[in-house]
Amino acid sequence: MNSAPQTRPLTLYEKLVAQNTVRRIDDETMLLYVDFHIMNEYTSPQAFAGLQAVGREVWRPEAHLAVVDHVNPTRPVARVEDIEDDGGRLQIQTLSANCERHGIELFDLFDPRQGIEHIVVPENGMAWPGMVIACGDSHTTTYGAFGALGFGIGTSEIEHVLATQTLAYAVLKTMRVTVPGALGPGCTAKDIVMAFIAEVGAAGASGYAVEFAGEAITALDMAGRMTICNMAVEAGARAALIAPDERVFAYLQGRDRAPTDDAWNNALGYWRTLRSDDDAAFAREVTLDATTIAPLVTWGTSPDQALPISGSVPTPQSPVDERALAYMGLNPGTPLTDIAIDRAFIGSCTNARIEDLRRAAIIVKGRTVAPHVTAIVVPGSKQVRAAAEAEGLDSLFLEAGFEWRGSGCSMCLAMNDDVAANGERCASSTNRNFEGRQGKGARTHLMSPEMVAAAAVTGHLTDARKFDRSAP
Ligand SMILES: CC(C)[C@H](C(=O)O)[C@@H](O)C(=O)O
Ligand code: SF4
Repeated sequence: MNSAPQTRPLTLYEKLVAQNTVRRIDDETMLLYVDFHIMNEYTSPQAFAGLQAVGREVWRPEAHLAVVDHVNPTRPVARVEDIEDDGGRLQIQTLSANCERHGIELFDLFDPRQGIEHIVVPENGMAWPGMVIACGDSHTTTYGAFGALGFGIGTSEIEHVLATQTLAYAVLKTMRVTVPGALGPGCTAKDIVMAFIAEVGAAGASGYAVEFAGEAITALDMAGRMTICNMAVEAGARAALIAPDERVFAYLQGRDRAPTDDAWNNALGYWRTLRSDDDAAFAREVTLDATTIAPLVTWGTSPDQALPISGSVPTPQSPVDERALAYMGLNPGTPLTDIAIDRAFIGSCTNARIEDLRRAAIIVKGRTVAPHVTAIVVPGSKQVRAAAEAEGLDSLFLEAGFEWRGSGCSMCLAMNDDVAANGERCASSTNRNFEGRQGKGARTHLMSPEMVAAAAVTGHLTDARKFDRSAP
């Protein structure tokens, strides 16, 4: 028997790439096998049209899932035909026709499993450690919370995956972000990832696969880990990973599409090997002390323009800052807690899981939304919505004056009719605060769901840590 070849210690990312490489194209590019591919109604139509044009079939229909999430209304409609927006209605109808033609599973608008793709896939046990998961959506990094290599792809790549189940993949450099210590009370996974983005900048992790490690990361539940891997893309990371541990396995066990019986036991054996070797070298190392992380809010139009809530609107350091402040209608020196809001939005694939709603509900309980604020909760999926209703969270939010909506991306990117008006200011549990993201001229402040809840009930940006969480 030959002895195993001597290999250098590998990072988790390097292992995942190596295990899924079909063929090496050149030093930097691999032909990568895609275990699972997710599609939405917004980025898939052209890819299907491309296939159609050359008469190609989908090679492995069972390795794809399609979900309606980006453009659907969050107010009830009886039939797709009743959706008023012509573009959105057509995209939803086109997705369902394409899925039917190619035998691809679809969670359509009326399916009880419908919701934002990155919420639906984990909750149905479809993301497993070690998988390569691609989707025409940048927040596919979410699956790193399971030790899966998830990344966003473009339209021509979607077509390539549909036809061949593979992709030409440019290998990334590796970065490790270690977060030692414990988060303070009222600080969350959202604050860790926002602190990371503020530290390295909105392009600071471009070209990197980022592995999050350390005490504060392993202490997080799966929802928190998903928040971190999801939003890491806002630092430019094209992949985010957390080594899978017992918490991941416990989350998966018994879920609809998770392996069972012998397959489960075999999978566990493999999954336990998925971690960076002790001496593995990362191209860049970053350390963030969890004990120093406070609740953050953004003041500008890029996710890295963020400060602890105790801070003030900064003095601009560049024309970019000046433009951001002008767009946001803010003056340097204003305490962040003096900034009044018009809207509050709890939703998105970053922060609309049941755990997020529970945390926001603790702040909202027994309080009322400030009279000048329009506040909505958009649960990440129909299953999240049902779970929240079973716990009575819907009545709690409704009694406080929030609207309780159906699931989808909604005001995260305002492609449906949930749009903030020109000049309106929104406290938002989402991930992008770009100009116009929540509506033309709308001003977005990113923060955790409990910080949004605190802003909704006080009417201005507020430190949620100041709330007595036991009784209002
Ligand atoms: C529409 C889609 C391409 C986009 C993405 O890739 O992330 C969207 O989900 C977003 O959050 O901006
Ligand atoms: S919720 Fe927002 S970030 Fe997530 S997929 Fe939808 S639009 Fe993109």
